[in-house]
Amino acid sequence: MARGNLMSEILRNDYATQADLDEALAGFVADKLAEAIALRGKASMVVSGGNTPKGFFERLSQRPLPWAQVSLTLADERWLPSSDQHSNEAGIRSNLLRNAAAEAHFVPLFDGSATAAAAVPAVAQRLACMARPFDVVILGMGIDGHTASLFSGTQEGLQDGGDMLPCVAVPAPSEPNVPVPRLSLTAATLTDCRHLVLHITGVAKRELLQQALRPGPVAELPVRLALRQERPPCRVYWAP
Ligand SMILES: O=C(O)[C@H](O)[C@@H](O)[C@H](O)[C@H](O)COP(=O)(O)O
Repeated sequence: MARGNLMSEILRNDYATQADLDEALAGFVADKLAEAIALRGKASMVVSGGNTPKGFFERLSQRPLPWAQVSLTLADERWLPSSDQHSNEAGIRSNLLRNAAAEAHFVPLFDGSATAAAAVPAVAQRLACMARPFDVVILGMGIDGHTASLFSGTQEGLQDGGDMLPCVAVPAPSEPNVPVPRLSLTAATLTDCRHLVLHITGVAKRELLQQALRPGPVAELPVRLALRQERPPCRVYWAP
């Protein structure tokens, strides 16, 4: 059962189990996509990689929506082919782009370029085909406070700037993150949306969330880029 209450500038939705969270988040996202299609004839969505969203993806993939009108991409990609077990695209293909959602239009970030940096202009062009603002953006958070592939200790991708490209190449982070170079949407791109969700699980991430809600630089805990959004406010979905 959700306990949705306003805390600070974020909207918190805490659940007793991950299954409850996955079901509720699938319902929320499906409603927002359906609303966008009803109003504008199409919907756009950005989803995250990692392990946390897998159950939610599975439930969302079964929602009966006009999926052919939905375009979706990733918040970030590890620079690996989709045949690699650590590829975020692989996770999307096996957990989300199936069942009813198999008809969705997926815009991949990885394109086989030798480096993520070399791919940035082409990825920027492909992303331009997606309706903006995105209807829904769902972010995760690493236990070091990163989100998408925007890690602490770097300003790149975190600064605003009218002429910036929508994505950046990111050097390989250190373990426990998968230590391969990345391509990430920038903070300005990720927050150009109608609905913004932070999806996290576990007690350690809840404690880190409390820390990130305190004043401090975004470059120290990049997840703050989401938590400090007022338009739209960030909806945090959490379960133990
Ligand atoms: O490619 C990635 O690593 C992500 O998109 C990243 O931002 C992820 O959301 C967090 O690292 C949480 O990952 P887990 O869900 O696996 O904890």
